[in-house]
Amino acid sequence: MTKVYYDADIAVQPLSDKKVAILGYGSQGHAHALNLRDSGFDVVIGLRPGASWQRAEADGFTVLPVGEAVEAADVVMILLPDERQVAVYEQEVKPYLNKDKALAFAHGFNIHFTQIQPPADVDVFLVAPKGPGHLVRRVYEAGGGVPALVAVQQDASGQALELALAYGRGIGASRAGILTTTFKEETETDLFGEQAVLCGGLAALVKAGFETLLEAGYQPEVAYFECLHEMKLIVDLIYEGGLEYMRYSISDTAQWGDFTSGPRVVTDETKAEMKRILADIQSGQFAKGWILENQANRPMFNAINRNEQEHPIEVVGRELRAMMPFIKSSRQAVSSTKA
Ligand SMILES: NC(=O)C1=CN([C@@H]2O[C@H](COP(=O)(O)OP(=O)(O)OC[C@H]3O[C@@H](n4cnc5c(N)ncnc54)[C@H](OP(=O)(O)O)[C@@H]3O)[C@@H](O)[C@H]2O)C=CC1
Ligand SMILES: CC[C@](O)(C(C)=O)C(=O)O
Ligand SMILES: [Mg+2]
Ligand SMILES: [Mg+2]
Repeated sequence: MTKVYYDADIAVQPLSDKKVAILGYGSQGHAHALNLRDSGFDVVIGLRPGASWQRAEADGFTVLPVGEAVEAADVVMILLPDERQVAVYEQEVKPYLNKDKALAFAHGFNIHFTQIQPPADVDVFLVAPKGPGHLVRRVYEAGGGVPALVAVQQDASGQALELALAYGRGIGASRAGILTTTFKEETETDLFGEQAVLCGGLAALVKAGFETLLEAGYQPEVAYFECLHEMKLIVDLIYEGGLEYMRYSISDTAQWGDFTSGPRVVTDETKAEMKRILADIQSGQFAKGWILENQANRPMFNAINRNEQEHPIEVVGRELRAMMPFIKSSRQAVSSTKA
């Protein structure tokens, strides 16, 4: 089995006398900043004026324009949206980098696809939590951690891995476990996971099930509870004890349907498509499309997003969730870039 690093395996010292600039205060940014501070590290936030700036100040941080934060820090963690990182890096990060600084990422996209090419004398590493930022914070506050991958692209100091591990410990990741990887592996697997399984695959599955029930004349509220609401309750069991524990908890009737109908939904054809999606990621085809889409001001992204928000599952979902105030949403903490 590959080495998994836990708290006891990691020294905090490589980071303890350093200042960390967190660029961005969105999903990952607020979680890294708050967790690092609560773990005893020195954090400054780099931003442009706006909603995140106000939020970070309200949380008690010193907030500076990006260039000033980079200048003041030893470790610069870039937690801006992937598609905005290149412009900010060129204008506000690169001019202030020197050999005593380290540059860090939570996802390898811009390094792996060579959009950002840092000078050779800075450390470059990633600490990529395997979970959404709001959970990185919530789980840390509850005493746990979201696991993470770390990788080193450039080890100018000879200490880059130790620094990355100390950072991972600071955000709580080594409470759950940290694995080492490469920028290539993190980037390709993260993109594949979110597209084929966690986000793209899941959303398409939920909508297809909901639409099938609606088109057969069933009530939208019943279809919503069955295909979306209950998803979390089932996934919680899988998270806690794997497929085995989920199957232990559900009825034998459901388990028989799981065994016999699941492979009719996700077929050999689906797996062949997954392989094509992975090939597009590996070849850079997906990255090129996403970069060009942003250069064109996101015409397809915005059109699809508008249509998705009007889907009947979203309309009925909003009404039903309004009747369940115990479902806490951390949406107010989401970046204005996603509002
Ligand atoms: N979302 C997640 O859970 C995960 C994300 N990642 C990676 O983490 C990184 C950050 O993603 P995420 O947390 O989703 O990002 P968000 O969109 O949630 O947050 C982006 C932040 O960047 C700020 N920002 C945007 N543009 C600029 C700019 N030009 N100058 C200064 N600040 C700016 C925003 O502030 P403002 O309010 O001013 O817009 C906001 O605070 C990405 O590399 C992503 O791949 C990795 C693992 C999981
Ligand atoms: C699953 C989506 C993700 O990769 C994540 C939360 O880990 C992302 O880029 O947001
Ligand atoms: Mg991810
Ligand atoms: Mg991702």
